[in-house]
Amino acid sequence: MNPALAGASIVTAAQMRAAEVACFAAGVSQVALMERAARAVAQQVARFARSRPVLVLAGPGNNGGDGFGVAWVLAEWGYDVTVATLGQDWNGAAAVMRDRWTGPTTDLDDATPRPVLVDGLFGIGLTRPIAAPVRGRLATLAAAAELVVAIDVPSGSFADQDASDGVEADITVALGALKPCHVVGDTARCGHLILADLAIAVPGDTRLIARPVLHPPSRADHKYTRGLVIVIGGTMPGAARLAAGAAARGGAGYVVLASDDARVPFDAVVSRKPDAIAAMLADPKLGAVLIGPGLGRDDEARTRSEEAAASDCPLVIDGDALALASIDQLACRTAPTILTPHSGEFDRLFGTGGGNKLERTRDAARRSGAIVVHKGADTVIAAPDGQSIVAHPPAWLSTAGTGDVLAGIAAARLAASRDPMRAAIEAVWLHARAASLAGPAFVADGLAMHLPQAIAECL
Ligand SMILES: NC(=O)C1=CN([C@@H]2O[C@H](COP(=O)(O)OP(=O)(O)OC[C@H]3O[C@@H](n4cnc5c(N)ncnc54)[C@H](O)[C@@H]3O)[C@@H](O)[C@H]2O)[C@@H](O)CC1
Ligand SMILES: Nc1ncnc2c1ncn2[C@@H]1O[C@H](COP(=O)(O)OP(=O)(O)O)[C@@H](O)[C@H]1O
Ligand SMILES: [K+]
Repeated sequence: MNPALAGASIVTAAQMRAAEVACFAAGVSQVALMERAARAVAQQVARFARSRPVLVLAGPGNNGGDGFGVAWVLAEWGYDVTVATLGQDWNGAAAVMRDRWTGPTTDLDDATPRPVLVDGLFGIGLTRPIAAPVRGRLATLAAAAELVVAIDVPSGSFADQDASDGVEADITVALGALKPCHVVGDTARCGHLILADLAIAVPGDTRLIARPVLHPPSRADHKYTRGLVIVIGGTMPGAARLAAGAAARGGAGYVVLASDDARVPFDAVVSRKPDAIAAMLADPKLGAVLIGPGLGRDDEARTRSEEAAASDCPLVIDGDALALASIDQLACRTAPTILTPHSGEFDRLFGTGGGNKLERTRDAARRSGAIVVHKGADTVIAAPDGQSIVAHPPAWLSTAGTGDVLAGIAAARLAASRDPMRAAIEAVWLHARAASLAGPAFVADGLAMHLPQAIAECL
């Protein structure tokens, strides 16, 4: 994802339309706004087109109006431009843009490929899948072009859904704000994503992740104020060890690994027998507990998991402990809770119900009362109050054990701040940054070594 988009707002089509209406009410005309959009897209096309001939596809709605506007601006700048349409009439601002365009115009069926294709067929107003013949023409023209620039969304993508369809663009210029289809699902079809700021005020409760701000320890700090983390292990001790090491390198003041296996990742992590978990959970100095990595699902695992869930300790629940948890039990907790499911664990706990990944994760957070980190290439972090954050970690993380590392970092950050949303965001950012710093083909064991550098970048 384009790093310039850090912190950018993500809105639904309805929210975008409401924001546009408010903008009109404040005195901006629809034509002025469309011209703003068209100029912003034309600028991006000009950046990459290098004077090559351009074919603009202009659909029946305002996305098509933007298309005519882009054609008009590019022609003014000396570009060789042709427009292809579906042959409709246009209304409102789109009709104004259509009338401004006096250059060559053809039917989509008759259009011949050109090196640069600007896709203004459909935007956030797509209501049904594009008919097969139009879709076929779009795909042919896109495949024959050297550069495909989509206006707002790649035509065929439904703005409010996980991206799964639509033309494959090299560049997508999102207008005013990002939409769900830019950030969740198969987002690669957007190509390089650019946000055109149209000076429209949009809601800010859903955003792309941005680098967090962390604070160095103060003179008054000691190991317990920095955060005591207990990692409860089980049948696969290596996973808990990975998590404990990550908690230590993720900034915890003190890490205890409660496992039958006495091996620790390094000497600073303290090993304890897990027979006294109840006493450990009652320790008032405790900052956060992590349960799940390598826990197993036997009776002993169930007992440990229930003890942790029943405690009033800040808790990170990962892996096997998610399989042993229930939504009702989670909803009863009053202490901060972070859940870190991958998509399989998520579906098992919360079901595969409808909506995009943002909506499903927000719904899960609401039902469980927990912060939910729904992992994957499009990681969504959601809070019960509806706030949500999207991150796109490096795909090199798709290797065993990296989830244990993330859970360990989350526990360390939770112990430090006791604020589970903040902790989850910090953990996801630090994890992704450590992966970038680790370079290609790392193994999970080496990932946490890069956390101090990632933390240094947040100070
Ligand atoms: N509202 C505004 O003033 C602004 C809107 N902007 C542009 O406007 C777009 C949204 O415009 P619209 O709401 O007009 O929607 P679109 O232009 O995305 O498309 C809606 C039109 O396509 C038709 N349609 C929907 N699905 C179809 C299908 N499968 N096959 C054939 N026809 C189909 C609809 O009946 C409607 O006529 C945004 O994506 C953006 O590009 C920008 O110009 C900024 C300003
Ligand atoms: N293709 C991918 N792109 C980016 N991140 C990924 C991808 N696949 C997995 N990840 C990340 O790697 C981690 C894997 O966690 P998980 O599936 O729990 O694995 P494990 O249990 O083996 O540690 C998660 O943080 C997830 O977001
Ligand atoms: K489009």
